[in-house]
Amino acid sequence: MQALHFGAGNIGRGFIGKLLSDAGVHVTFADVNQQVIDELASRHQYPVNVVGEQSVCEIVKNVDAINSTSPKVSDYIAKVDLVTTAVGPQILARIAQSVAQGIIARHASGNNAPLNIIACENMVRGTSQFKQEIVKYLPDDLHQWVNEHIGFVDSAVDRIVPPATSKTGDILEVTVETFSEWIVDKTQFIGEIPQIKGMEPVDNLMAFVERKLFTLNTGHAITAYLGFYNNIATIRDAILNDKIRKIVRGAMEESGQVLIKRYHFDPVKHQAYIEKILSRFENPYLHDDTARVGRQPLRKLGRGDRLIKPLLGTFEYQLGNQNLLIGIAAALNYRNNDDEQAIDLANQIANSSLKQAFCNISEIESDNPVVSQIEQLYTAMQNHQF
Ligand SMILES: NC(=O)C1=CN([C@@H]2O[C@H](COP(=O)(O)OP(=O)(O)OC[C@H]3O[C@@H](n4cnc5c(N)ncnc54)[C@H](O)[C@@H]3O)[C@@H](O)[C@H]2O)C=CC1
Ligand SMILES: O=P(O)(O)OC[C@H]1O[C@](O)(CO)[C@@H](O)[C@@H]1O
Repeated sequence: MQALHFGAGNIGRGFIGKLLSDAGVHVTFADVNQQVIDELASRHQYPVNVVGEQSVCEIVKNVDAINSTSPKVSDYIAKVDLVTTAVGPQILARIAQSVAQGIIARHASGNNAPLNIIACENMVRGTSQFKQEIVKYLPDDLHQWVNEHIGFVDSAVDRIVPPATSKTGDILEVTVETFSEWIVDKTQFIGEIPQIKGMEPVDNLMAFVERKLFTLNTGHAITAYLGFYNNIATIRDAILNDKIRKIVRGAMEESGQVLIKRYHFDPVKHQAYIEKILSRFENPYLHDDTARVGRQPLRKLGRGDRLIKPLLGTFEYQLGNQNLLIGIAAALNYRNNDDEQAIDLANQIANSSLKQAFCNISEIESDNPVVSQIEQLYTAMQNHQF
């Protein structure tokens, strides 16, 4: 079995590429980082440090790499069985055209074998969104063939893989936590579902996607923003701060109450899931910057993302949300001149008002009572009175 994987970054090398390769799939990475491509293409292997109580270094072998802007991408898509991505949500639209060209080439070559495409990004039904972008570049008369031969499979990916500096200077080396969860929607595959250890096909994907995004990512983002606000550089140090930990746990519990109502999760098991996440944030073997986890605050303050979507759920079920509001205020306070979206956020607030900027970004109506609560929390933080 052969796969083309877009994005030879942390998740690409440390999670998806590794799982595929461990399962005997030949993986070719497509990336734009020429240095990484050249190293992968000449060595055909790279080390992954799996760190926890018992750390091991595993070598991922028999891989290859190409530049994702090269015409070779079409040749690969014409022949592989699987296309996966871990490039970041904002990049999917940029690679859609070359994936579409590959699909056109596959059809033209008479390859009617099933192809499944799985976007592995922190997004709700990211592959379905990717499909909308790809379809824009396909001629109408190919749509039916695509629906019959190409599976667009949504997924949820959970493994913390921060960028790590190698002691030996190896740019391919990646360090990952022991935990990993890759959930895919079994109803969307075309042909047989590939047997990949660590990839779990389910028929209720949304429950898993929301459980992950609105627990781990909600808690992670709030840890990052409160950590950054308190001049704490790493997620571990931030979550070891009692005040931050209480708010983060509280926010995950508030979001959890929504998930329990919506998906009928067992409350005891869900609490254990939250506690496990807190212990993952504390992992002493991972160095994870609050700035990495807080990156792109405008995306994270979007209506469907990890901060606002759980808040909307608390309105729906009339549940408490005080800790989520603190987390949102901390996100609005995120000031980092190395992050374009943080600069944009600060400019939006400066050029209008906190209230107007927040309502524009989150799409929450300005007369919603939480808006003034968020404004008060934001002001208290701005005045260092929080
Ligand atoms: N790092 C983590 O712990 C986790 C990340 N994710 C998600 O996985 C995705 C990737 O995240 P990371 O691996 O952390 O990011 P990363 O920045 O380490 O990797 C992204 C890779 O995509 C490449 N890329 C950029 N533009 C490209 C293009 N046009 N064509 C091909 N490759 C391109 C970059 O050069 C880079 O190698 C994101 O959606 C993230 O939200 C999900 C779970 C965990
Ligand atoms: O990758 P994003 O969406 O910017 O957010 C960072 C988040 O992704 C992860 O890297 C993996 O889920 C988390 O560590 C963190 O919550």
